[in-house]
Amino acid sequence: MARYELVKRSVALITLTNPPVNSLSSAVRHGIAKTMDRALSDPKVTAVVICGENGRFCGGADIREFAGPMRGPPLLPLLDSIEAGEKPVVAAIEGVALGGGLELALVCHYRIAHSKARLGLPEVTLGLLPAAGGTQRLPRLIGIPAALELITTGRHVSSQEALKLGIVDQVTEQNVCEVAVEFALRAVAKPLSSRRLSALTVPCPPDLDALLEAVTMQIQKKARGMMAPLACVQAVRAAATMPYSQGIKRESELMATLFNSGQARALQYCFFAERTAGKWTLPSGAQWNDTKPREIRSAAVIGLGTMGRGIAVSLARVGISVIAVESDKKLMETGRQMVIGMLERDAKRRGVSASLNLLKFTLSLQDLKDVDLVIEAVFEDMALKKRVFQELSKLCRPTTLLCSNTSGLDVDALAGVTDRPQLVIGMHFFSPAHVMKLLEVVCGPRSSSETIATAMSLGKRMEKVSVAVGNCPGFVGNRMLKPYSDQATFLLEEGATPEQIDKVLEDFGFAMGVFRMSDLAGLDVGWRVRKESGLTGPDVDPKNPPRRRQGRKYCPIPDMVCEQGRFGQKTGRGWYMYDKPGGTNAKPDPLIQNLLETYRSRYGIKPRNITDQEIIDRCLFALANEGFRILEDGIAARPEDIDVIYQFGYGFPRHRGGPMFYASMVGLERVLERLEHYHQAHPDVPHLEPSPLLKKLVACGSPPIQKWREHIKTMHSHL
Ligand SMILES: CCCCCCCCCCCCC/C=C/C(=O)SCCNC(=O)CCNC(=O)[C@H](O)C(C)(C)COP(=O)(O)OP(=O)(O)OC[C@H]1O[C@@H](n2cnc3c(N)ncnc32)[C@H](O)[C@@H]1OP(=O)(O)O
Repeated sequence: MARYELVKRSVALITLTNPPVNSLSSAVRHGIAKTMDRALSDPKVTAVVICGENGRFCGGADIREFAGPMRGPPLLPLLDSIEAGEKPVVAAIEGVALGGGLELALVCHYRIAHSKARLGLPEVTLGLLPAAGGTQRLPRLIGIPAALELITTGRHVSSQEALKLGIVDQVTEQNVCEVAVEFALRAVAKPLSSRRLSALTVPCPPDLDALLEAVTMQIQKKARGMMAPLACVQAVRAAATMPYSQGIKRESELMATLFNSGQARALQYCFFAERTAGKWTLPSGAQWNDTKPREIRSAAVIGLGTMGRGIAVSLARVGISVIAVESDKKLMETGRQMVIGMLERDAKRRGVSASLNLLKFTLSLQDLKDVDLVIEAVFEDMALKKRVFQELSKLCRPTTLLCSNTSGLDVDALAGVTDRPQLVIGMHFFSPAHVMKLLEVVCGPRSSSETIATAMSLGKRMEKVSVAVGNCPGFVGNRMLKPYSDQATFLLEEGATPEQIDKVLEDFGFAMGVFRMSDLAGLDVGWRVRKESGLTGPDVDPKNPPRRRQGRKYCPIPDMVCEQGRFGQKTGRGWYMYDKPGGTNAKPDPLIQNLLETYRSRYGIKPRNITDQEIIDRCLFALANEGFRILEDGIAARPEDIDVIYQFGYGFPRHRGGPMFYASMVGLERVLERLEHYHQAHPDVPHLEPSPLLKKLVACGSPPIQKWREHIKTMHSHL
């Protein structure tokens, strides 16, 4: 796992060979130990160069090994011994030097990076800290403020920035190994003591306490509830205030606390879940790695509302030419200005030029006849969407892919009105579409594998995390949202307030509680859907009991809020009040309090004290319960896909893994027991009835989440 060669007769070239990222697995650590011994003991060798195979220096520790007992030579003493050696060691950094990979480079006496390399200590994103000396060596090399920023955020830096910061000694555009070998030969006679970072004193800023305090406060605000960034601050404090040997001890102690924490397990699960999510498989056997996507050079977006604008920006900024269509001149002009403004701001932020020449705006669908792909983003109305798809089917060339940005309507019904159902697919973006990372690729029963591959690959090109899901009302994300938000409104009836529920969910780690999120999204959207599905509005039989619909419990409070014209942030009033329409500063509104009190007294509901735990259990277990049903129904292929959707689309805290991982961490028995308890108390709420899959998993001894699939595989898949 580490190759040894003698080059230029006196330089030992050690190449890490563990594709794809040369992670520091036990075998690689073993290989490094063996080859370093050989280099240091061979009198012919005067210097050593360490590099990585296939253009990648090293992606860090092997994250998969963290799940089991640690075997092989421990990293920390291995790295210390490289630094202590009497022959100069040069790191030749190509591709990436991340985590343990950068820590390996930091114990080398010199570092040469290729101009395209990226360096960083991303352990914090895995719930850990750089515990192979990184928290102690980096501050000694680049100072406390810069090291603190890199270690607490996990940000990757370019080799140019690394050179400016002093992390690397030289950046080259040439073959980095050859440059490093020449460099090593020149370093042979030079003293090494000043190159051993552990022996340096830390350049300590005079206002250390104030700096650490400010960073801590920033973390508490941005990374609410996360342990690892705070532990990183403590480790860097140790570097500033203790000798190296004690600092290292502190680093190890902090790592030990993090290493076995639920947060680290959740974040490492997320790392792999995100990568697994792109790997779709159909019951036919077609899958991600054997289906070639079509190349998309041109696309059209129909509708320049909030979603359409974001989609147009997402396409144009990755070099796809876009024709944007509106039905009315005024709307088209507004859309044009917004899209151009968004693209310009985005380009400025990225330091590139805005690709405005790729945009064309039109009022005529006729202009779309030659595009490779169309994304429809008109109003969420099935009849309207069907008309658009019928028209597209007539106008576009027969090979054009037709995609809908519907957030929950039947993609197969849209396919059915076209002449090419195999080329129809859902591409469900999240608002704002140029910012949000999630894309649900909704596969209809007739979508071809090439169509799926193309939509997934287009998502990747637009830098989205794309997840293939099956076709059912609401797909995965919005289908699960219903039981979650229903529980929240039932809790309002029983005595809770919107601000109490939101606070509990935000303390849990959600970016926004359910009511603040609804205010942001617009309450009228759900109201219209409820009216269309006969749950509220003039069509409901007046003899219908007010708190029951379609044979189950129904809470009319959200309708009552909408009837008052309170549609959320955009109207300045919703579950909260805002300074003005479009305002974002949510304040509790006494009118909502009144509405709740009047409602409860009208229906004789005696408000009770509701604990934080009940709020968490009812909202989150109802959410996960629907997730189990989605798995049973074959709408999502695996629990990881659901968790990725919830993290990237709904602000589920990453350090909790996602609703399905959270359920597995709480314990499936407990989830089942609580759902049974709440379902008994509310038998008219079917979402609280434990799903058969949950019961089956508990009956099988609650296997780990990675094994759930084995218990679902016989069921029918919609993918
Ligand atoms: C009482 C208890 C005491 C406990 C004490 C414990 C002591 C332990 C001490 C150990 C100290 C170690 C300190 C060091 C820690 C670390 O180094 S943690 C790892 C830090 N590194 C990272 O976070 C980098 C992660 N990887 C990436 O960001 C990207 O993969 C990449 C390198 C930038 C490449 O990106 P890309 O080209 O897009 O490819 P991907 O699809 O992401 O990855 C390709 C496949 O490689 C797998 N992979 C990537 N990195 C790793 C890794 N570090 N370990 C294992 N596997 C990795 C990835 O999953 C992909 O796999 P497949 O999907 O199967 O193809």
